[in-house]
Amino acid sequence: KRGNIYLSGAGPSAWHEEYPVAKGKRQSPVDINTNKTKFDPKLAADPLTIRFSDSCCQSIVNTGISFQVTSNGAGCELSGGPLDSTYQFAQFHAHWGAYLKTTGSEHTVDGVSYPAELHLVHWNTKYDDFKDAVDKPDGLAVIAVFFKRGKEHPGFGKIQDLFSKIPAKGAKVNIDFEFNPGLLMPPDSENYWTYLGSLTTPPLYESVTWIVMKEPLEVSVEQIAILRTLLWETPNGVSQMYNNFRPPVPLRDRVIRASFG
Ligand SMILES: NS(=O)(=O)c1c(F)cccc1F
Ligand SMILES: [Zn+2]
Repeated sequence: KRGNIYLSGAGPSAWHEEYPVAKGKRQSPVDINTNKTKFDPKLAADPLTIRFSDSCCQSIVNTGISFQVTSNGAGCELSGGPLDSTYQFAQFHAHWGAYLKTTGSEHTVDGVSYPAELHLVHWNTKYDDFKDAVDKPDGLAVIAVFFKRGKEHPGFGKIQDLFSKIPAKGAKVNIDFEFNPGLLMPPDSENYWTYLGSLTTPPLYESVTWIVMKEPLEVSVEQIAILRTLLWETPNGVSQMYNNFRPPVPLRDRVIRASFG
């Protein structure tokens, strides 16, 4: 029971007991109320530069709360838009819901959830490495991409084909084929929302500049279901992994900026 942060005790609503920052001023995820976002022409004037390479994904691991494709970041950098520095790609993972449920994403848009949400995690190269950056106010930049049900996404399918090789927490396999995470960007990645927030799992460090893509990525209903074939530990033993998302928390004194009008 202890091991699973979503299922032990009261789950996310109890995280503040061990991590008081859970009730902090710049927590994530949040609901994106599109009536209250503010277009910032500076974001449009200095477009986000997202660079990925074919050789940047080394391995995939079952972290016990998601899958994680890990990178050495070679040739994979993020800059521009809201960022004052160059950030290097470190890993991507996802969060998703349960069968026949509409929840699953962490961020919501006008109160609406998507079935899943992908996070591409980058760290600020002004720091020595990810570990040094992870708890600094400008330490991380995470690109969030919503998944919606639609046509199959063969690229993501190649990553999902590896899930059967990482059945338990800590299991890890090398990725011996080329996979460019740029495949996971929506067709239009110009339009995004950005705000200052946090990690969405403990330790919930308030270190993330969030860049939430407005356009979702289409994956098939079967691919959403395959996410749940990953396994994790629960109070009743090992079972399928799902509902590994933190629901939105109060925006407090923040404005979410939009790169589009
Ligand atoms: N989910 S998230 O993207 O905010 C995230 C990270 F980027 C890194 C570590 C923990 C974590 F929760
Ligand atoms: Zn995440």
